[in-house]
This record gives sequence, C-alpha cells and structure tokens, in this order.
Amino acid sequence: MTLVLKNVTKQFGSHKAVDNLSLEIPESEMFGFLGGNGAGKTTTFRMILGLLDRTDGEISWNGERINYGKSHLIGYLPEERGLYPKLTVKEQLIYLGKLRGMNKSGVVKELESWLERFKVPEYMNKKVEELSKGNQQKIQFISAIIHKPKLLILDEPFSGLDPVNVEMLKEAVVDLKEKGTSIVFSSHRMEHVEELCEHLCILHKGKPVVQGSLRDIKRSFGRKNLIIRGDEDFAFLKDHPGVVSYKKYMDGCTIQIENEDVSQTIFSALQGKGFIRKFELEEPSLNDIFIEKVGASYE
Ligand SMILES: Nc1ncnc2c1ncn2[C@@H]1O[C@H](COP(=O)(O)OP(=O)(O)OP(=O)(O)O)[C@@H](O)[C@H]1O
Repeated sequence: MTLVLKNVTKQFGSHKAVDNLSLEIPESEMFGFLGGNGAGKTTTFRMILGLLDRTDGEISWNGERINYGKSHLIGYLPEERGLYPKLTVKEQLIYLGKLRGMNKSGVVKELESWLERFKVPEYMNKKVEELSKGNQQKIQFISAIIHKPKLLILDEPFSGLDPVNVEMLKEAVVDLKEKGTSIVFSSHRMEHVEELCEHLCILHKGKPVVQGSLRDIKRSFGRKNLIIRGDEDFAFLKDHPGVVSYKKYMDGCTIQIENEDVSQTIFSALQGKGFIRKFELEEPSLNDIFIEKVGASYE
C-alpha cells in the first residue's frame, strides 16, 4: 500500500503553497515531512486526505484517491487539536470510533488498552476539558489511531508533551509502523525526525529542497561537525581554513567544517596546546542541514 504524490501543486490565488511535489511512501515506512512555518506541509496533508483539492498533479494510495471522510483505513492527527471539551473521553472516542466503522464495545476495548498503555486509565470517564493540554494530546492521538489505520498522518504529534510522554508516544508510533502502518510525520523538532524516520523531505516555500534517505542526505551534505572538549580557549580555530562555523561551549567547542580533511589540519593545529579530552568527528545533524537549506527565511 504505497502513497504516491506526482507533481502535486496547490495554488491559492497567485500564491503557490505547494509547488511540483513528488513523493513515494511505501508500507511500514515512517516518512519525515519537514519545512519552516508556511512551507506547505498542512496544505499537502489536506490534499492527501482529500480535504482540499489540488491545483495540479496526482495523489494516490494503493492506486486510489483518498476520501478521508469515508475511509476507515486512514488516521489523521491535525496540528490544530479539536476534541469536544464537554464530552467524556469514552463518549468522545465512541463517537469518533463509530465514524471510523467501529462498534461501541470494540472502541471501549481498544480505548481501555491505550489508556492503560499511556498510564491514564482513570481518564475513561473524565471530561476532556478536565484534562491538561498534554493529556488531551494523548487522547487526540488515541482518536487518530483507535481504528488501526493503514495510513497515518501525524502533524506535530509531540508538541506540548513532556519528555516522558514524548517517549511513550514515540514507542507507540514505532509499534504502529512495525505492524505495517505507513506514517507521514511532520515536526519542527529535528531530533525526533532523525530518530524515527529513514526517509524525509524538506519543503521550502512549497518546493522540495532536500529529499531521500536520511543517511544519504547526511553523507552528501559534505560538511561535518567536529566536537572538541578541553580546557584550552579554542577561539583561534574560528579563522582556521575550512571552518564554516564555530560554537563555544563551557567545556570546549563544536565546529562545522567543510569536509573530513579539515579535521586533520585542526588536529595538527591543536598539537602542543592544552589537554584535549575529546576530539570527535560527527555527521552533520538534520538541524544543520535544515538551517543550511531553509535558512531563517520563515514566513
Ligand atoms: N486556505 C488558504 N488560503 C490562502 N492561503 C493559504 C490557505 N491555506 C494555507 N495558505 C498559505 O499556504 C502556505 C502554506 O501553508 P501551510 O499551512 O500548508 O504551511 P505549514 O508548512 O503547515 O506551516 P506551519 O509549520 O506553520 O504549520 C502559507 O503561505 C499559507 O499562508
């Protein structure tokens, strides 16, 4: 069951919100969909789900067009959260589960098991408005997956959650992927994408500017990070040939270098200086790549 986008474009008046986007997301894949504010992510999600008409291009899942309202195989966690505050968690989920083709006892059984897993079994009969924002987020997540969708779109799923709950939701997302769900995942937190996604796309002003496997993207970026820790003042390295950027830390520095070879010349330059506790060459982070490709030019 592959999700395919071919040359998809969405125009609002004269503004191209999504510009000639092509993607392929196979079964059991977690795909990172990134971009600054206003890059076109939500617009793309809405087109995939059939909630918004595209201006041009083709979108298909398993060879067919998606009708989110009618499909029981799709799950969507939108960025703007929307639960009914006056309903209890159980009433809310029964309502949403029925829309997704489930019967009441099926919903209650699944809900019990998810609330247990998320360590909040006492929420079953609580009104949504009585829950904290982060806990409402867990309930909204459950509402997106209770019917075991085969395609799941998660827009910023971890926003507003504390680190313990982020880990809990991450594990749940990985389990769903391993059971065969294709997941499209958008986040402004690059470390989450690095941890969860093998393939990704970075959108900038509606256009894909980086696309492919995380490993290849990192390798082809060329630049590396050099982590140096020690008591010396390393500021003199700012002007060293091949140094792209320099970040000072209390116990050393992290330097972005043009390529691996620069680490050798820096290593030589450090000979005879103070005691070096750490000298480590790392692949660039996704954050480095994102900033380079998208810059600070948010909407
Ligand atoms: N209904 C609409 N009418 C006109 N312009 C729109 C509409 N919806 C979105 N846009 C514009 O399309 C562009 C992409 O918006 P979109 O919401 O898809 O961005 P996004 O990547 O999801 O951003 P964010 O990370 O801030 O949520 C923006 O310039 C936005 O102003």
